[in-house]
Amino acid sequence: MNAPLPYDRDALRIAAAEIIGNVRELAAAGWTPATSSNFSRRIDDQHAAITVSGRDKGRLTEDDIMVVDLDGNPVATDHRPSAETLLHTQLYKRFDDVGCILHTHSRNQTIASRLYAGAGSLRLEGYELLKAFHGNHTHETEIVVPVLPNSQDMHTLAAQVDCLLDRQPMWGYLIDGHGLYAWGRDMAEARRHLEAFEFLLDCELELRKLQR
Ligand SMILES: CSCCC(=O)C(=O)COP(=O)(O)O
Ligand SMILES: [Zn+2]
Repeated sequence: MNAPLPYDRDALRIAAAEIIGNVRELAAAGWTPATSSNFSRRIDDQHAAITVSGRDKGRLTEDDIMVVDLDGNPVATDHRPSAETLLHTQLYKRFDDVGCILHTHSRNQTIASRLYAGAGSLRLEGYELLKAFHGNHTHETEIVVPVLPNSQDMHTLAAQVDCLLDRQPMWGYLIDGHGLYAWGRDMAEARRHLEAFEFLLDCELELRKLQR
């Protein structure tokens, strides 16, 4: 007989369905080119469902979603989790109320990360859409989006993210030449934050062009 799973199988099924449906739409928008991007959903206080590394994110099936513990170790599977798993699990470990993390590689996210890498951050202010971020109730506010140097060493990146989180509350960050991480308390909130970042980055890039 198989050993009992340390997580609830139905919780995994529900999380996988949510990831598959939402990511299909993000991929159709062109935000996950060439197998890039990764996605996860907390399933309990010790486990998250996450995309298997290297899969085509526009055609995900249940076999492309696996379980990791909050140290990023695969649980009851031979699959290899996303190469960037540590950037997901560090948030689940640190914040009990983070329930979903979405990482995409859209053109706007990638171009903005290149343009603002030198400054180390990008300031978004005066936009009505800032109210899309949890806790914001007015356009008369600002959000600073940090831009981290890219690295293939996830421990290095995770340590930099931890330093930022010690200093400021945030719902996302850019990685230079790479893409955007955004998160929320559930899928709907993470997706709202991701779409708000994408829209606001698009506005900032367009304004730069018009002001040249
Ligand atoms: C071909 S994209 C390079 C890796 C990456 O940045 C990414 O988001 C996807 O990696 P994963 O291991 O999660 O498939
Ligand atoms: Zn990536």
